[in-house]
Amino acid sequence: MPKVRGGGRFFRLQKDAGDGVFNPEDTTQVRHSKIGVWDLYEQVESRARFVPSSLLPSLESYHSVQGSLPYVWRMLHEIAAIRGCLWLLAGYLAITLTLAVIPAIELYFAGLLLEIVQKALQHREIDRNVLFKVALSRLACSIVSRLLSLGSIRFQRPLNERIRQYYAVQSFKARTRLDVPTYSDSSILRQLDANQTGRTNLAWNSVVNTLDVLSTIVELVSQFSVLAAMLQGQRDGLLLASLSFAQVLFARSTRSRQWGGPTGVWAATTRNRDYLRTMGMAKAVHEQNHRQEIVAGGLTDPLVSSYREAAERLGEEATDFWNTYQLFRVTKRVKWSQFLNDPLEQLPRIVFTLRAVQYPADIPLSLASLQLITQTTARFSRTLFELLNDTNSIADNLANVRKLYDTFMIPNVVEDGRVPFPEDQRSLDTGVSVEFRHVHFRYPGAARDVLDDVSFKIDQGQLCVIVGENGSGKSTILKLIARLYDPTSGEILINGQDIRTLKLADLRRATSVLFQDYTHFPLSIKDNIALGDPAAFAALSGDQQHSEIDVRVHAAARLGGAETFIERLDEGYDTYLERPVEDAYSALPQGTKTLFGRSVEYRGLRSAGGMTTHAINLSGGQMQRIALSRTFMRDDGVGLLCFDEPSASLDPTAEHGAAFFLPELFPHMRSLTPVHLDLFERLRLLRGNKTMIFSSHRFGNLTRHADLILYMHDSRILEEGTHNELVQQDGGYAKIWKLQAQAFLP
Ligand SMILES: Nc1ncnc2c1ncn2[C@@H]1O[C@H](COP(=O)(O)OP(=O)(O)OP(=O)(O)O)[C@@H](O)[C@H]1O
Repeated sequence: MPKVRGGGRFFRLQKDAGDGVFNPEDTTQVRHSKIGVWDLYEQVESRARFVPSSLLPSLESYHSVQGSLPYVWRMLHEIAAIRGCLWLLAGYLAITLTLAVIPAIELYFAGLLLEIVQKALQHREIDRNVLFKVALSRLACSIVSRLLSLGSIRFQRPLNERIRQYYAVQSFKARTRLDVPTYSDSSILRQLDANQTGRTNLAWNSVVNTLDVLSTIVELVSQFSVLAAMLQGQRDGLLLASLSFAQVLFARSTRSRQWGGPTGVWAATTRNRDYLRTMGMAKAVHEQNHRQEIVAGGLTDPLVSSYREAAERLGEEATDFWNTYQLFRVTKRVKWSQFLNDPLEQLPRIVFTLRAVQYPADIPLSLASLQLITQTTARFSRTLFELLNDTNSIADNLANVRKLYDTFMIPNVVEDGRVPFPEDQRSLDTGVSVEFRHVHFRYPGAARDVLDDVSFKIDQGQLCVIVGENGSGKSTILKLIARLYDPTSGEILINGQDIRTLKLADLRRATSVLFQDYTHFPLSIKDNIALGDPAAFAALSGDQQHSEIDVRVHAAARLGGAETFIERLDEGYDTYLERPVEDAYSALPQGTKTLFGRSVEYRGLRSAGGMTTHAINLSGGQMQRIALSRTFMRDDGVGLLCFDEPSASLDPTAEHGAAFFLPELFPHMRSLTPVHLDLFERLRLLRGNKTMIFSSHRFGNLTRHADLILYMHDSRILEEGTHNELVQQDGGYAKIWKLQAQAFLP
């Protein structure tokens, strides 16, 4: 039977272990409970020795609100700086606060009205003039309140929109600026995702929440003033007000907490094999990329039967953590104290009756006043407790602002340098030099080094080819040169300067890298190619035609060998490789063939709207040619070009096929007439005098032209030199070269 911590009792809070190090094995620091298929680990708190557990959430809430306030302040500042938002915010605030005072005014008039009634009953006469004024004022209150509520909506809508837009851009930026190691950290991803899901307008919600708190406080203060005025001069008034207050307090304390995840520092995991397996199967079925294997492998039936069996074994316990926690934390105990609520509510009346009996000649308080005092006190205390009760959600909401701002400030693992690179932009035309000195590297979280004491030097303008078996570390070298990661130890020098000191933006501008594990963006083919030159991409906009950039994109596609197949696509360069937005369709029940006598047919709608139902499927080689075209987008301002297996998935015709050289793309080659060139020749032409580094499995065309070949094996560079030198050495390189050459012999 699953266990869960019971609420309401006192539990002992341990002292810190002393050394301040959190040790998950130490049971004095961690409390473990099993909830369904989940294991919950809670860090034992050390704030106080004995704190009632029912008070802990509130304490934490206050603590959290306090910590979030600077962020909320910063948010309000930023919102006020958004165009037009300051006035909208001021108007919204004024309306909200005015609305908060109205209940107290209404209460005041209700008191006056009761007084009139009381006098009328006692003296059988009525001041019609006063009665009329009071009734009219009461009506005016209702009308003003209604009008203000309508006015409030007029302010809300544009405020909400502008704030949403502002923070959408901020959140996009926060994610985009992260580097590779930071973005591979699962805890960072969790942090980013937590801010995304279900919180479309977190900042706006927080503004509303903050103003709600403010207006509740104003409401309380104004109501309290009316109440205090009412109690003045009323004998026993204070006693009865206190009794009413005590009743609401009692009712609140006996109510069970509605929502609650565990509080404090906690983490939950599951090791239940069946649960993991069902979740894995559900994910595999859900994601499109597994469909081919599922269908071709005949996996449908086995998947369904395995899923069903596992789900039956798991029973109702198998839900996500939040559901499970909710399910098990519902306390089954009956709170007997709840039965006392109703009699307590009557207590003020009972006391009033007793006092009336005690002093029959001099009833301290009229019945009307009793009613007004108890009602007002109840209303006041409810507003007060709502505010207190809401602290959890307020704390959550404000903490979200903090989390949002935290994501804007996640530090990157790869720190930016300060030195501009290169000092003289023209020097890039002759390439850059790259030197590794005793570089060791291990991927974050990996168990072993993938580069082990790697040293080499590529001079300016050289063509270097790194060869070696799969997994020997070739791509890793290119990733370090692009500074996606920093070496674990050792140094990388670019033009003799430590790579860590160079401004990252400059370094990236001066380098062009085609990764083996390149990806395509869910954007148009034109955008995908234009991304090779970030400035060109930024100049493109959704609708406009940019003839100059278009010409460059087409030229790059031609050099990358992609032009022919792109032009054959229906939408050519505007084709989306993956459509990022799903089309929407009317949600008619499955199988609906007719609707009000008309046949239900989507084909006409789809062709009218130019919608397709199938994804564009390009071959791996075609995809790579688009990626290659991307690298042809840029020539000026680049001093180093890196290609990770550029021909790995290109068919021979692509690699050796014909393509026209375009003088408009490469001004430094304008003197040449258009010729037929194969891929490597195109790349070499693109290079001019720039430094070029290839990683490749293939020996031959490329290695023979290389100024430097680095032969890698098992994370180390074993041999280096030119093709002829390495063949003469007759080592590992020569052996593989001979093997590959044999394959082509008749
Ligand atoms: N992001 C990563 N995290 C952890 N390990 C990685 C990561 N990327 C690569 N590795 C590991 O680093 C080692 C070297 O990989 P690398 O990609 O540099 O090899 P390679 O020589 O380029 O191989 P290939 O010829 O197959 O492209 C491999 O063992 C690989 O599993």
